[in-house]
Amino acid sequence: MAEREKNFKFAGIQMLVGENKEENVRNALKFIDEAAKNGANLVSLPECFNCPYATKVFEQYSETESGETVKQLSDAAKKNNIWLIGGSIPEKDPIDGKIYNTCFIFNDKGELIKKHRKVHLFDIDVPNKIKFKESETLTPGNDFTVIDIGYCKVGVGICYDIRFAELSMLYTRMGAKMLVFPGSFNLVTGPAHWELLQRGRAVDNQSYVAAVSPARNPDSAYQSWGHSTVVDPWGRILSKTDEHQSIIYADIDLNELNEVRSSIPITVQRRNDLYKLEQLK
Ligand SMILES: NC(=O)CC(=O)C(=O)O
Repeated sequence: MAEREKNFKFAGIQMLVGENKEENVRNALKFIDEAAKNGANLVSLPECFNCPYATKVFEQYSETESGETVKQLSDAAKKNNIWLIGGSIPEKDPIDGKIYNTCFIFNDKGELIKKHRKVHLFDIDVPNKIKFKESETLTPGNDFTVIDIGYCKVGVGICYDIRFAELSMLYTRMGAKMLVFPGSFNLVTGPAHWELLQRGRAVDNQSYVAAVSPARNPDSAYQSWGHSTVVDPWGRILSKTDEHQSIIYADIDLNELNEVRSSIPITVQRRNDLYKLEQLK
């Protein structure tokens, strides 16, 4: 009989983000402490948790990897003995001077083990509804991000990255059993696609999927959809909230995932003689 896997608890922090960076970081730290007290082993913050989601302010709010926000997150992970997916912040690269939408990831000792720079920039124009062009001020990253948290491997993408099925498939191919997307959909794309994409990625990959949004801030120019969610490998919603500030929790049951993967064995039924997903780097 296969050995039973150890399960763990995930927490997604749907926090309010305003214009004051220090206040945003303080708010994040308070919620991280609360999630850890409630038994979370893996905690994720939302996309752009320390600054408004607006291309024209990214440079002004940006920090390097040795900045104060990264330091505070590292201390919080260490103090609370948790793995921390640090949502995202505008990161300035001290060498090329460019700004990236970056998620810093820490282990339970507070060590920065990886950073994910958003690979697919959110450049869209839905006529008369919403226009957004991250590439006005941001540069895309070029790396895949799969980390091993001890319980299982976790793939990390940022928001728009969830729309590209190939990325999640590659992460699954790299061994991920959970996909985490700090994200900030809006009032146009949120109701239409937020949940659908998460359930789609979960069923495609027979994987847990979590998407963690900022809470909706009525004073903000960009209105976040909120509705942070965790979906299981069968496509069921395990946890979901509304647009307000809160923490969502989910027990990640890897034995259940293994059962889904062995009962509908799509992984070994692929027709690689007819089509192939190719990793180019
Ligand atoms: N904000 C994003 O990156 C993506 C988004 O809002 C969408 O895909 O819709």
